[in-house]
Amino acid sequence: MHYQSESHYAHGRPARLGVLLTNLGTPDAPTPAALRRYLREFLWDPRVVEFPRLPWWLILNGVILNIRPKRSAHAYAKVWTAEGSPLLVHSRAQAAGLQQRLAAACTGPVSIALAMRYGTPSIEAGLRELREAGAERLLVLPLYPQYSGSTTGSTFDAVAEVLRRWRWVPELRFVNHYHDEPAYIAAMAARIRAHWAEHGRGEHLLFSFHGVPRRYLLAGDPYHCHCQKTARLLAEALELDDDGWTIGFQSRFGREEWLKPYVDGLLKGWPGEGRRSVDVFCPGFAADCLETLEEIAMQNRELFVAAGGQHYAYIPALNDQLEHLDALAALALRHAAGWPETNPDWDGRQVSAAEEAARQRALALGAQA
Ligand SMILES: C=CC1=C(C)c2cc3[nH]c(cc4nc(cc5[nH]c(cc1n2)c(C)c5CCC(=O)O)C(CCC(=O)O)=C4C)c(C)c3C=C
Ligand SMILES: [Fe+2]
Ligand SMILES: [Fe+2]
Repeated sequence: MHYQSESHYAHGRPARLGVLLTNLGTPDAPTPAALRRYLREFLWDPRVVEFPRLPWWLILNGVILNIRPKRSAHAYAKVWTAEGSPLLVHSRAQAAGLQQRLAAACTGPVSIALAMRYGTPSIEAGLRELREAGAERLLVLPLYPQYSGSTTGSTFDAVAEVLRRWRWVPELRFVNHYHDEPAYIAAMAARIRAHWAEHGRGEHLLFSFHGVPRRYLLAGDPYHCHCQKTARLLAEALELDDDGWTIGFQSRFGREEWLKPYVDGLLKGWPGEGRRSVDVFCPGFAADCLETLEEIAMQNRELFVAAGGQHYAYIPALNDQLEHLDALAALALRHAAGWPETNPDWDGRQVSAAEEAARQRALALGAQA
């Protein structure tokens, strides 16, 4: 490996930008053994389960890893595809779409790697891939629109844990959140309108976000606030009345109190109150995954229908929709703008005709943001 050789860092050549696109991660197979490996890594993360280590180790290894893998494997099997876990399949498509857009818009060389916080492809493998491509500048883009210590913060830990062992640490920029990014809000609004145009419209729209323990909110985690703002902006973009939409939190884990209102509780209660027609969208999930496809599109539908609900539609996540990829590309480009050689327009120096054409494409992407 010639990472530090001159060939990668000739004078006058623009530094290569490496973009590490990350998401949560997923098991390698819908089997109890794969689930056990995945859940052990996930649930041992002190950012995810903030609980004293010794008692938690006993509960995790003594109880949870003996019960949950089998149950979760069964749930994953319901949504698994020929290409693998939905989360991984969508994430790969997102990485490919982003690579294409950034290559077109950046004047300097750019590489993208996909990495998962838990499981594979690992954060370490992704960082290595970028290093071997010669990336001197690293932009980490976790696909969590709303910041939480349990997700975004934990991704930072994993990146830092790898970089602390590197001799030459790259220049680093870490996207903290994009919960109120206009292009992301617009992409979601377009997704929802397109669904309505094709499948008809329910009478009420539920925005379902993954929950976290309420304790994390009280300790200062901005996640709850970010979710509220995303939902409000999305409701505004869709021109919904205040009583036309509701925010809720799904995917509870463990016995303590989580962010409320709980989505399953809302859906069980609504038919009895006369609300029998709902559409559900999950603005916090950049890609469809177990939590949207199995929990929302299957389990919660059953709850709602069993309680007397009549119309229940799950509106798919943004996945690799063009507007989504354009929004992410524009976001990445704006962050990369702090590195002048990546986008020469920002330092005002003379650019060639080819660079100018690329700059115009970058600005067009940015203008959509
Ligand atoms: C979108 C943001 C997410 C937050 C915030 C989050 C917090 C969080 N999650 C758990 C426990 C589990 N989550 C699981 C699956 C899962 N979680 C997210 C996203 C967020 N989690 C996604 C995208 C997925 C799906 C992954 C996939 O493979 O499709 C699971 C595993 C599934 C299961 O066994 O039920 C657990 C467990 C906690 C405890 C937590 C905050 C403290
Ligand atoms: Fe989760
Ligand atoms: Fe779940």
